[in-house]
Amino acid sequence: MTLPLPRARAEVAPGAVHVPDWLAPARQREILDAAREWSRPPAGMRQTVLSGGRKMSIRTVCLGWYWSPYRYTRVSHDGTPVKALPAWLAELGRDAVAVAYGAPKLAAAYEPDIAVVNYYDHAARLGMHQDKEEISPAPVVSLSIGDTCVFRLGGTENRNRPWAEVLLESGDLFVFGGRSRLAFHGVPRTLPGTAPGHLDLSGRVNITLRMSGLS
Ligand SMILES: O=C(O)CCC(=O)C(=O)O
Ligand SMILES: [Fe+2]
Repeated sequence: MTLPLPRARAEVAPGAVHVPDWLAPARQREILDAAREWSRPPAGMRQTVLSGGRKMSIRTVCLGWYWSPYRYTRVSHDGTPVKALPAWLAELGRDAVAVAYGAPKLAAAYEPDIAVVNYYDHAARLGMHQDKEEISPAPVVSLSIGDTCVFRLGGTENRNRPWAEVLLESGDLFVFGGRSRLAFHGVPRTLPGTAPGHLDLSGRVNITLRMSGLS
């Protein structure tokens, strides 16, 4: 019998930290249940249409502020107000920053007011991009639930090589801030069927928490 090798915490690039298995299975289920609620209309999940007319393959629901290419608004795609970001999720974001950076002051000041919840079916992918519609330089906190994915983290100049690739599994935390805050990143593929059975989920859910700096 071969046992899986323990996956270690790693700073993939300056300011970009991967913390494997951060969310306990019960916590993953709670977050997934919440995501299923958020995805319902009004202001529910949609496939974003990019400026060129192409539809993104991921499905997205936003909390706090609604993202559409390439700005944030308070109104969702169906004209209804974007759902509120619950206090427990912001608290989880503070815990995440504390764990990733070991910087209590930075963590205490972290008040995410945006959650972008993405759903990846087996064919979905996300091209290389920067998260740059936020004015605040505060880190982005990423939580993964369900199928494992290949997460690609490149440089800040362009979407090309060199890049690092990390497997994000269910329960993993990834935080990118500091010198990696504006790094290009994307998800070239997921690994279908790898979600833990207890989740009863086909596909992958990712939640990014962000501080907008908007008012
Ligand atoms: O799904 C992921 O791991 C990344 C999501 C992402 O980059 C985004 O929502 O902007
Ligand atoms: Fe992103």
